[in-house]
Amino acid sequence: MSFQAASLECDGLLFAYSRKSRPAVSLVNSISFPQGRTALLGPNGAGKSTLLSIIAGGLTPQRGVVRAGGVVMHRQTQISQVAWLPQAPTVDRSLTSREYCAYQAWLKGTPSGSALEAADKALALVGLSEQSRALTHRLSVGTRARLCLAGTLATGAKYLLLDEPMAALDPAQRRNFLKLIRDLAEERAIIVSTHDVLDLDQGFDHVVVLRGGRCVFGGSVESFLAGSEHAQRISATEAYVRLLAEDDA
Ligand SMILES: Nc1ncnc2c1ncn2[C@@H]1O[C@H](COP(=O)(O)OP(=O)(O)OP(=O)(O)O)[C@@H](O)[C@H]1O
Repeated sequence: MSFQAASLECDGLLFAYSRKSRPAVSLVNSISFPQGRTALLGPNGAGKSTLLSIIAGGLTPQRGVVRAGGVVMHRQTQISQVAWLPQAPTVDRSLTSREYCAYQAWLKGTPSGSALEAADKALALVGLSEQSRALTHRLSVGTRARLCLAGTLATGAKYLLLDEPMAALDPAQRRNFLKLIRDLAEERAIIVSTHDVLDLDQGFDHVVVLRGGRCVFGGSVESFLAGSEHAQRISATEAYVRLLAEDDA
């Protein structure tokens, strides 16, 4: 089997938060996140954030492995190569936007001499150069969401895991975000956890759907939108609702 340089595979992962609880992630087979943009879908509690945290090395699974380009990743490699933007990131109130991004880059091993340069580039990518000296706590919720994205980009990581990054963005910023990840995806695997299926067609290449910790779909957007009963494509919302209904049956 050949692997793309920037692809991730999750093989047989099992993770439960405690001995008595039901596993939050329980993958029988392998899930692939090829190079490009993958939308990670699933109802509340499906295990999306838990899976992202395992891939980023934040949680250690009781079983299974994460591979990058076909090679098993160890925790240190995950921590250094995977940039994870959690749903509610902590942002130090006393830092400026530039300092926050430089700090994120430094945490991933960028030397302090280059970290400010990486921060400036990342802030420019998300359109926040003018806010570079603003204290983070003065930013609006949506602007802070863009700042957090910039912090993730400043790391230069090849694997980007973004947990509901569009939730606080206005429509114009949402469009900018989708354009930005399209450009970045040329040499990266980007996984975006989202509840919004409307952008699937334009914004993503692949789809993975989790439910109850299991993977109920993994494939191209094209195959996700191909209606099984009708010859024509169906809407993303319809495809999603049908998939969950079929899984219920
Ligand atoms: N820190 C935790 N301790 C115990 N159980 C947890 C913890 N975090 C999540 N869980 C449980 O693990 C399961 C998966 O949760 P997770 O947050 O990964 O789902 P999700 O798909 O990201 O949900 P949402 O769309 O609501 O963000 C749920 O049953 C949840 O209650």
